[in-house]
Amino acid sequence: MTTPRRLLLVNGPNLNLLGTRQPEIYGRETLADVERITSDAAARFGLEVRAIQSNHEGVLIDAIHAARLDCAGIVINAGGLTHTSVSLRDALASVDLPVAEVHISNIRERERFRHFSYIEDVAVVHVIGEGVPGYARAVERLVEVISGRADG
Ligand SMILES: O=C(O)[C@@H]1C=C(O)[C@@H](O)[C@H](O)C1
Repeated sequence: MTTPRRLLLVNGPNLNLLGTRQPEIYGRETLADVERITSDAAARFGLEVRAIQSNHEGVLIDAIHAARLDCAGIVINAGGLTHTSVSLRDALASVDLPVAEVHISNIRERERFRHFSYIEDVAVVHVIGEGVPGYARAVERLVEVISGRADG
């Protein structure tokens, strides 16, 4: 079976406000910039990106479930759900896909409640605190993982 030539990009709650939301923390790039940067990085490896952003946990979970049918991996910034959602973590663990966890800010240097990630142990790539360019870094590292799996 050939590996699908597609990644799922998931952005969680409040990331639709990128560009105006606390620019001192998240920068001035918009969600559209994030999706373009991610798509451009994936295209360098012949991959397309299906991008979803939602403020609703169940919508994100449904997209993750669907990705098991036609995606090779998942790049996710779960926003605040990173720190709260067992259900989102379980969805990622339920699909046999490599996951790259992205956070624009350095969550480990922010409020204590942001230091814990429910996603950390189900992701194989972690890009934290590298700003919006971190999404491209996550694609590059996830492709290495996907290639390794494909090579067996
Ligand atoms: O840095 C980020 O991209 C993450 C984005 C959010 O929306 C926060 O809730 C997280 O705590 C951090």
